Amino acid sequence: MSIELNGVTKKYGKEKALNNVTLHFESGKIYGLLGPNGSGKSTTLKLITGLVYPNSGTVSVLQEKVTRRISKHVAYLTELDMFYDSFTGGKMIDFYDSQFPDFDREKAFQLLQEMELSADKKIKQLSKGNRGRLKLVLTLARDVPVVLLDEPFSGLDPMVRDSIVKSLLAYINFEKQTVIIATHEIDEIEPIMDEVVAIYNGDIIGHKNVETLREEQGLSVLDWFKSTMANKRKEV
Ligand SMILES: Nc1ncnc2c1ncn2[C@@H]1O[C@H](COP(=O)(O)OP(=O)(O)OP(=O)(O)O)[C@@H](O)[C@H]1O
Repeated sequence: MSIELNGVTKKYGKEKALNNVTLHFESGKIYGLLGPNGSGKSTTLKLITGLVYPNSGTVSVLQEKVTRRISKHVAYLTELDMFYDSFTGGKMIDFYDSQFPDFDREKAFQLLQEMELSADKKIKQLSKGNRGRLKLVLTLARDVPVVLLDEPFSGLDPMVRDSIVKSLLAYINFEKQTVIIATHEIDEIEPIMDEVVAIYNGDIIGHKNVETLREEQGLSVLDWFKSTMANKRKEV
């Protein structure tokens, strides 16, 4: 297993964001972490990157408990902007190159070109879609075993979403990397997910292999997710 959460509870003050969650992620797979707003998706990713720590339970990456040391091997695309406005795309690449020993500069410029981004344009002049693309360039250019993408499609138009999905498939190393995509927009990642995890109110309410779901139950991820959510809401 490349990532393991065992009995993890995370609270912010009195509020529980994750409730005794056990989840294992294998290497070489793309996982969709799906759930409505506030369900605990970002918290799960932050625990894996060591940005927050559990109140109880353990989180490990590559068999090592998550600390600053192991989190160096995790590339994390946050929902927030990760740029300096006065930098150009090229300068951001230089900056990442100086910060991360695993950063592949050549790959970054290749991705930049593929996403039709200019290396010379200042970040503040970029459209929201192009900022989103640049975030992905910087994240995917890292040669790391774990890649976490938090809402990589938010605010982007369908064409950009499509190009992002294509570059994900082209640039992920399926031999070595584990990818987790947290999103509430299922359509986009439906074709590329190997496994899907549904989360609601801090609880894991379902975890399925996507192929099995399609072959044995004849369900799309979207159908499965909707019925899993509906059943859960009935219980509450
Ligand atoms: N820093 C924080 N302080 C207090 N409460 C927080 C904090 N971060 C998250 N929460 C709460 O924890 C719960 C889970 O939030 P989280 O951001 O993990 O959900 P999410 O599924 O990523 O949601 P979204 O899709 O809106 O980003 C929510 O109830 C949220 O309000």
